[in-house]
Amino acid sequence: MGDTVGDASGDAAAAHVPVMLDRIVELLSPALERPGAVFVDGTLGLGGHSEAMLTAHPGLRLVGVDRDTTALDRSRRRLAPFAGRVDFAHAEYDDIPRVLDDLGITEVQGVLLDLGVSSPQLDEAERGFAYSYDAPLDMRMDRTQELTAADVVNTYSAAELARILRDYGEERFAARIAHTIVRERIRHRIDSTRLLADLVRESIPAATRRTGGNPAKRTFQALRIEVNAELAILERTLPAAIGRLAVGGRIAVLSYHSLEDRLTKRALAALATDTTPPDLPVPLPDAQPELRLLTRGAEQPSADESEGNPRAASARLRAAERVRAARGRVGRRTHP
Ligand SMILES: C[S@@+](CC[C@H](N)C(=O)[O-])C[C@H]1O[C@@H](n2cnc3c(N)ncnc32)[C@H](O)[C@@H]1O
Repeated sequence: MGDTVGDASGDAAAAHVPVMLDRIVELLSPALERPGAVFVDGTLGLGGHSEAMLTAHPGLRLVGVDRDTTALDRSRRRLAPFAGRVDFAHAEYDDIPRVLDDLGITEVQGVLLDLGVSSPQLDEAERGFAYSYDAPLDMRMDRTQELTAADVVNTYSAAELARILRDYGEERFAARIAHTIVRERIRHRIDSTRLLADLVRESIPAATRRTGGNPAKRTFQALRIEVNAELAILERTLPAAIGRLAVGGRIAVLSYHSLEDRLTKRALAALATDTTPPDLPVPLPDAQPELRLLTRGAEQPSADESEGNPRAASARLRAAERVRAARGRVGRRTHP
């Protein structure tokens, strides 16, 4: 699990340090150096990875997507020197196909998904992601969305809360925490990060409290995933984004907890496998792998990087290249 989720210990003014930057540039560059290449950054954030790609590839066009309008405003300023080559979109990353359609782009040479929260989202107290600040319990990456963490905590049933804490936080004491929340909210609405963190602490056996970092870490991660529907959206996004990769195009995905990494691993593996039924004597052309995996297992940041940027420590990187047209499109033209 991401061991820095909800930890607001960083400098509030600090920029987001792009994770595994050199390796991602190296992995995507063979596809992005082609003339007329288009790169989709589905998690633009502060534009750190995108800035490096635009700098490395002077002909590259970027489509930068983020659900957070504050992040988009910041990356717009940062990427101003590349203005003629960049389009910005306020959208969820599962909307990448629609964003590309709107721009008249059929296929792209690169996609990056750097999942999770950005440093400003964590460090700015009022965003309500961090257990170490006292702030409104918000956690929306997209502040135009209605559902907040306070809504989840104050309206979901004990069973739903326990399921979320277990499934998304891998929290051992999910039922106890859910019970404490439901008991407490009868008396008053739970609407601050501090109050929630205190309730979690109170629900956990004293012996456990003394080990393993802040006991609220898993609860905060779970709520963040629920509020932002992170796993459901990611599951839809991977095939949709990969579907727009040109042959030779590459995708890289950076995950920060095991749930995201598992989804990514499965989605890439499913398309990197020959699905010819084992009882057939010859491989079916339409069942041949669409993708070639570029990473052996999940790659991790170096010890130096993790030491210099603790938020990188839990990162897992997977990448793949499209080696043939999408199944079902084999033998057909991919352009109209
Ligand atoms: C870890 S940050 C990306 C940082 C970026 N790579 C950089 O170098 O500055 C993740 C970003 O993805 C955005 N994000 C998370 N889930 C999203 C989704 N479903 N759709 C679009 N953007 C999303 C967040 O708002 C955040 O700005």
